[in-house]
Amino acid sequence: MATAMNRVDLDGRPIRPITICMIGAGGFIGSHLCEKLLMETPHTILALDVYNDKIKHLLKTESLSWNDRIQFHRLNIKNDSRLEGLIKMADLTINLAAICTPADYNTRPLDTIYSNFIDSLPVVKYCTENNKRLIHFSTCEVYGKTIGSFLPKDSPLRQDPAYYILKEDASPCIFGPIEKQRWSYACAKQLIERLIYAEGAENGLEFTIVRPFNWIGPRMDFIPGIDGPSEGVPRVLACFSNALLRREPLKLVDGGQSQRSFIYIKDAIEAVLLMIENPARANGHIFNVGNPYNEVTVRQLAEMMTEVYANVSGEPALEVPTVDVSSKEFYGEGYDDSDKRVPDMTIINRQLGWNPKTSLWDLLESTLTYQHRTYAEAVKKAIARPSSS
Ligand SMILES: NC(=O)c1ccc[n+]([C@@H]2O[C@H](COP(=O)([O-])OP(=O)(O)OC[C@H]3O[C@@H](n4cnc5c(N)ncnc54)[C@H](O)[C@@H]3O)[C@@H](O)[C@H]2O)c1
Ligand SMILES: O=c1ccn([C@@H]2O[C@H](COP(=O)(O)OP(=O)(O)O[C@H]3OC[C@@H](O)[C@H](O)[C@H]3O)[C@@H](O)[C@H]2O)c(=O)[nH]1
Repeated sequence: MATAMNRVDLDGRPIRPITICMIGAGGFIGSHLCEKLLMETPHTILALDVYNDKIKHLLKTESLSWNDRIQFHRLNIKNDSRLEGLIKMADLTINLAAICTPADYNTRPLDTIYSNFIDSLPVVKYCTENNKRLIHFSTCEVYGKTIGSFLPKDSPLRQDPAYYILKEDASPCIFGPIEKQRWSYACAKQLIERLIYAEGAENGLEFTIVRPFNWIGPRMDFIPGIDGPSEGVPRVLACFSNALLRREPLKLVDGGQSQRSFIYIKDAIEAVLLMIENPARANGHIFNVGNPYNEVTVRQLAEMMTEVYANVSGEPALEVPTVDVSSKEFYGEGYDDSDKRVPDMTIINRQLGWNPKTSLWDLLESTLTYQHRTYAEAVKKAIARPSSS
């Protein structure tokens, strides 16, 4: 069990317990960060969210030794006057709140822009005005498309890292035209990054910006019709898990040619903890947090998940495990895609000495074991129920 004793930062200084105002604590990343902070550190969490299902196991259990170190506040940051008081009570604010599923970007662009830009404005303002440190969650999507994607398909330069590696302090942000509303999210995140950076430059805000590169693991999103809407479209891990659980082919959008680097949530949370506990090394920086060694096409991801799921469930894989679907059919009008996302790790290595550890196979094994254990029975029952229509 963690105590305040014996814990030192990267420069050997004792770490003093702090209070953290975590906005969006009830989500996928928030739930893992709360677990880590409660189990391995002496810090206190003011957990803010509209939902708390994913952190229920951490709340209100008298027998848990961290009982007095987490308080849940059910609130919507759009319209709640308690927000400034809670930020003032804390030493550090971590803002995770966002609409962040691609199916929403082109179908609910206004909600997406409000959520990712407008709703964050008071958070940034209260941190600046009250001299509070801010760790803000942005996204790898701010890079948009790679420079290489504009080269001819057969150009050898496409293999040159200079044309695709994404660097915080050098790479441009390349989005599609306005009618491709997919980019509403990336654009809103980019503008809030610029605002935070400007608050740092002009008003002395102490900030760190995190750009997650496809963090995946247990509790990510929802399984449609089980713990989320039947017609909902979560991110790819949950979409593919849902298909595997239902024994349906995995849908490959536009042939599954896009590439992503996936990182295990537990590796990524280690990086966030280093940022929290090493402010002198993290302040003023933007950090890529991803695993460049776990790069695959979406098609390869589907194939690997199919194989791993067959191992962990004991059920044979489908004979035809995938099916192609157009992005228009799957996401609707205005969808577009990032072609390739490989994070440069120079800055996070230099500042925090952090590296990801878990291979894609291993992280899929533990995640799909969780998905099978958590959902297989419920999905079987849902399939067996006669439909009401
Ligand atoms: N998971 C990833 O790989 C990934 C990648 C890039 C960026 N991010 C960013 O990290 C952050 C967290 O992502 P996540 O994957 O945990 O998503 P998530 O949807 O699981 O968590 C977001 C949480 O914020 C809450 N929230 C949203 N609007 C709110 C509001 N107005 N008031 C109070 N709470 C609100 C939601 O209820 C949810 O619990 C987001 O900012 C996202 O853009 C995540
Ligand atoms: O069933 C599916 C779901 C998704 N996909 C594809 O899989 C890829 C990954 O899709 P995801 O839903 O995980 O989301 P993306 O990687 O495109 O964006 C994510 O990036 C980082 C964060 O900011 C957000 O969590 C989200 O925007 C995309 O190319 C998508 O088209 C499928 O082929 N089939």
